[in-house]
Amino acid sequence: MVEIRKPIQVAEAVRLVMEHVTKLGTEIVPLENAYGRVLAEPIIAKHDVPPFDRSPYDGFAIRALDSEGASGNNRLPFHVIGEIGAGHIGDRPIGEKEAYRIMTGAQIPENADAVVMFEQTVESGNGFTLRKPFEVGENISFKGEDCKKGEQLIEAGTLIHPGTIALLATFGYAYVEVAIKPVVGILSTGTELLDVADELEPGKIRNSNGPMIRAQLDRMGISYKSYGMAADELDTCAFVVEQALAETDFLITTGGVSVGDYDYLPAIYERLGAKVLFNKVAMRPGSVTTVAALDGKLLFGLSGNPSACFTGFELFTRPAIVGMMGGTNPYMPRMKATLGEDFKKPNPFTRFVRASWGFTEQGVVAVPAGFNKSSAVSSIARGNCIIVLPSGTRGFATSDEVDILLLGSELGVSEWTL
Ligand SMILES: Nc1nc2c(c(=O)[nH]1)N[C@H]1C(S)=C(S)[C@@H](COP(=O)(O)OP(=O)(O)OC[C@H]3O[C@@H](n4cnc5c(N)ncnc54)[C@H](O)[C@@H]3O)O[C@H]1N2
Ligand code: MOO
Ligand SMILES: [Mg+2]
Repeated sequence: MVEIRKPIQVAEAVRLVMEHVTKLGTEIVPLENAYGRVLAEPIIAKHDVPPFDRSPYDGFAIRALDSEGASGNNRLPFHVIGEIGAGHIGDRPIGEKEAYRIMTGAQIPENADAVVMFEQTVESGNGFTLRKPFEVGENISFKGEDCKKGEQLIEAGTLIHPGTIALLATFGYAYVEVAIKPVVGILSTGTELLDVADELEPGKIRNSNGPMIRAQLDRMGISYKSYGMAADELDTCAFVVEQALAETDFLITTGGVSVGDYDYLPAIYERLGAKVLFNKVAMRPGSVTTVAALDGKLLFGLSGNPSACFTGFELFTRPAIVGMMGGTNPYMPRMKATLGEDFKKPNPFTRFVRASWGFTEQGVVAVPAGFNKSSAVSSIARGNCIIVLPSGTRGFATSDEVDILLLGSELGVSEWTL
């Protein structure tokens, strides 16, 4: 008798997965290898930024008080005592009616408290004149105006992106403490599967899930070990799953998780003694998505159907991997959008529709990306987001407001809110 599975809600499935995530610890890496990693330490300002008062313009550093009373009819003269390029400092304090030529980024000389842009002066010989008064502090970038020494600027658990790299470099973090990245095992199961380079044969199809998941991991900067394809035979699959589990931190299989005669993943989990967290989620596609845990490792049994496999990865696998690294923003960012065309199918389960979003006169509009069955491969190639249609609804019409989840964003959000 076929097992009747009890579906759980998507939010509950996300919660269960995240509850079973095990962190792998931290390591120190050189800054040049830190892009895409998750910070394991907060970034603390080791000094003020800027570290000294500096000029934001190319011009002249003056004492504001010497410009008092300047006007078009009363141009005030200044004597230039030297030049300060960025990286240099003035030799002496400026005195009354004196000025330094100063370049953008150069330290403000002693006694100067304002900067005049070249364009605001008329130069002649060793000096220039001004036609307006300047205030104390005008055109000065103050020490510490960007970051104050000791301030915590970025929290541990944040993904390091190019801007984060700039901040780390600013404070001299030549080495950074980051989370250890998991090595993920990938196995595609299915007797029908051919390799990408193979010619089609009767009854067979090419393996698209394996390459797709490799690319989903590449997009996250995560390394993997590919175990290729295994035919739907219990012993063969069990052997590879066991080997992969021993060699990796996390296993993704595709196919073989439903109730078919040759769907062997449930039997393999049982044989291994893995705890099945769930084997049915109230969603389409991907209702058969199964996740099990064994000795602190997660086994993701993604559906064989390409759209279901893709969606299962984005909804559950990706957050789990980010969570293993202590990442605090593991979920896809969400937006409101207007539905760009009718979607008439009723939704007994929450439906995740691959779609493309864009900005139009109506604001953000999301249009389903075409053939949207669980078995579809064409729409996953076209979409840039997933429309979320709640369960219990009878289809949606053009102009309805919907939630969309953004694909491909390296920066996620901290909460699953659907
Ligand atoms: N009696 C029932 N049958 C099915 C149910 C059910 O609840 N009761 N669920 C259906 C749903 S929903 C889905 S989704 C599929 C899931 O099946 P599996 O995850 O067990 O996957 P397979 O049976 O191995 O394959 C399904 C489908 O996907 C193709 N496939 C598999 N691997 C790949 C790959 N690497 N690249 C491309 N395509 C692949 C495979 O050929 C099948 O067409 O079960 C339903 N059945
Ligand atoms: O598990 Mo399936 O809901 O059609 O993708
Ligand atoms: Mg099956």
